[in-house]
Amino acid sequence: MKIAQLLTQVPFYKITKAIEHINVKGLSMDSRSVQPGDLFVCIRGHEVDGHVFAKDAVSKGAVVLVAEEELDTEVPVIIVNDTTKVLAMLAAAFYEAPTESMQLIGVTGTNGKTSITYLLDEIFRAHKVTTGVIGTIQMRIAGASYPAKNTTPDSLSLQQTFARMKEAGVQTAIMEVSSHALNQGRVYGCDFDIAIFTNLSQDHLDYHDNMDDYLRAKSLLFAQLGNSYHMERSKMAVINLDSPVAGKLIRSTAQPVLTYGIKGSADVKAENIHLHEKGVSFSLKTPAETIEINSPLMGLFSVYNMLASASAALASGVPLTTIRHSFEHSEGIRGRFEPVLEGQNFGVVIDYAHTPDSLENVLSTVKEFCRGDIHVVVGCGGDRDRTKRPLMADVAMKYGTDVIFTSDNPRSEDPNEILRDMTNHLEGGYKVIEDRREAIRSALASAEKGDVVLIAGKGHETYQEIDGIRHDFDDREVARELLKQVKESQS
Ligand SMILES: CC(=O)N[C@H]1[C@@H](OP(=O)(O)OP(=O)(O)OC[C@H]2O[C@@H](n3ccc(=O)[nH]c3=O)[C@H](O)[C@@H]2O)O[C@H](CO)[C@@H](O)[C@@H]1O[C@H](C)C(=O)N[C@@H](C)C(=O)N[C@H](CCC(=O)O)C(=O)O
Ligand SMILES: Nc1ncnc2c1ncn2[C@@H]1O[C@H](COP(=O)(O)OP(=O)(O)OP(=O)(O)O)[C@@H](O)[C@H]1O
Ligand SMILES: N[C@H](CCC[C@H](N)C(=O)O)C(=O)O
Ligand SMILES: [Mg+2]
Repeated sequence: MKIAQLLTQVPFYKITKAIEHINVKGLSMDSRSVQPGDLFVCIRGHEVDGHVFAKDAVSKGAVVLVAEEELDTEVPVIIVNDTTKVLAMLAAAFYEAPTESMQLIGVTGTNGKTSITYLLDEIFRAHKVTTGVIGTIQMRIAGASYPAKNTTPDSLSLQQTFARMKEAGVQTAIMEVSSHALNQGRVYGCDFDIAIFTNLSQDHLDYHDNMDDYLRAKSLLFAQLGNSYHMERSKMAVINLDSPVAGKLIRSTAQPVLTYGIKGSADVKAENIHLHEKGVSFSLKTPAETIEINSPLMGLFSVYNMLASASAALASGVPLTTIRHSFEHSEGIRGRFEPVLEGQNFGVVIDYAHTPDSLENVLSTVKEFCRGDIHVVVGCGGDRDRTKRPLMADVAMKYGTDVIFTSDNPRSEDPNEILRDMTNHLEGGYKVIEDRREAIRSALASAEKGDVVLIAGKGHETYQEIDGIRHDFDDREVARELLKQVKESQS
């Protein structure tokens, strides 16, 4: 692509040498993967400053650089004041603004993002729409799955993914938008049609200075909504009115707002909620009509996820009967309140709860139906928010009759240090078993008829990350395997 065509998207810049003749073959933000003919963008990262790799990028064939400072190099440098935002603009331009030719729904909030994207995917597919999904578990393009490195990819991979979606005929793309992504401008350059807010509770205080800073990052999605030249489709912010920060988010967007909730006077409401052992039922009330929902999804938090999904689907013109059909036939979400059934006489549930609030939601749901003891296996991730560790331990102790603290991706940290952070303030009444397999074995071995074993924190994950190495580990497989062993030893 001609450089002049790319630069039409960049408002202010200074050029060190003539560039008109340059034809850009590709974009890169990582010197390790530069190809001849690439434009290389220097990003100041969390770990390193990409400007130091400029020479390396040029030696691999980069023909032009985008930087925030003058660089000693033979190729032209385009100097801008924010390379991160410029990378996102260039990426959107290079891939011909793919999000402008599809509907784009972004979901943000501490918990529920993956769940809502999956519910929306089921609804839109039932409505015969070709979908794309980007998020924690994987990327899906028109039915085919691809691995995901981050919940929200960097702006370059993201625009490339949208281009692939466009080519595959995707009509609606549904994506999770993490606070890290918003803070790092990964979604700058995306033309969102609908932005959904789930909830805000403590997480990621290793990255954000405090909860206000975390909220500010989340609010960027709503501030960005409608910030594109392409305004053919109407925009909508979908906001959980029961969240204490709803007002702040409503004020952060200039677009129309559709609220959902249970407690207040939301536009889309759930009434007559009945939580039971096999799912939930409730009346879904919209400004136009009311419909009865019976879903196999468990817990009050699932009602919130269904309300958010229903609101976004309604705003997209999907009939309420299609929405109901999807909720009633939902396949559930991998690693989210997922039962493991091997013929045992107690319940085993795998769940991705890795924040105090999500653990509270899941355990309160278990408590509602469990007639026996509650066994909890849980740990906290290394190199992540340390202040949530004692809070998660408190929640486990509040509900569990048999609590086993264990490892969950210690990463570069000493697993025992993490376990000490979780338990230092506790007086006793729990077990610490660092090896996660042994922790699960202990819980399953002591479970009796009518009990429930909750294995929390890793959900769909298929690894245990220790010292930068990902070892195969899948809570669901381990639980299945150990349940078979328990059964064999009993027969
Ligand atoms: C802390 C954090 O968010 N880091 C993200 C960030 O990387 P970074 O700022 O550390 O990058 P860096 O290593 O300093 O490198 C800076 C620049 O130099 C370049 N470089 C680097 C080395 C080299 O040899 N050559 C080179 O050119 C890099 O390509 C980059 O452009 O930008 C990268 C590209 O977008 C991300 O992949 C990376 O996510 C890391 C892997 C990560 O673990 N992030 C987590 C915390 C995260 O983002 N999580 C959220 C979900 C959280 C949730 O909702 O629960 C997510 O969206 O996944
Ligand atoms: N609406 C909700 N409110 C509170 N907790 C929820 C909600 N939905 C799901 N959860 C809990 O949070 C866990 C994570 O859910 P989900 O994966 O949908 O969230 P997420 O926002 O995508 O998380 P991540 O930030 O890790 O991507 C679930 O396993 C469940 O325990
Ligand atoms: N997206 C989250 C996932 C946490 C999952 C948990 N298993 C952990 O490793 O802490 C994060 O990267 O913080
Ligand atoms: Mg997610």
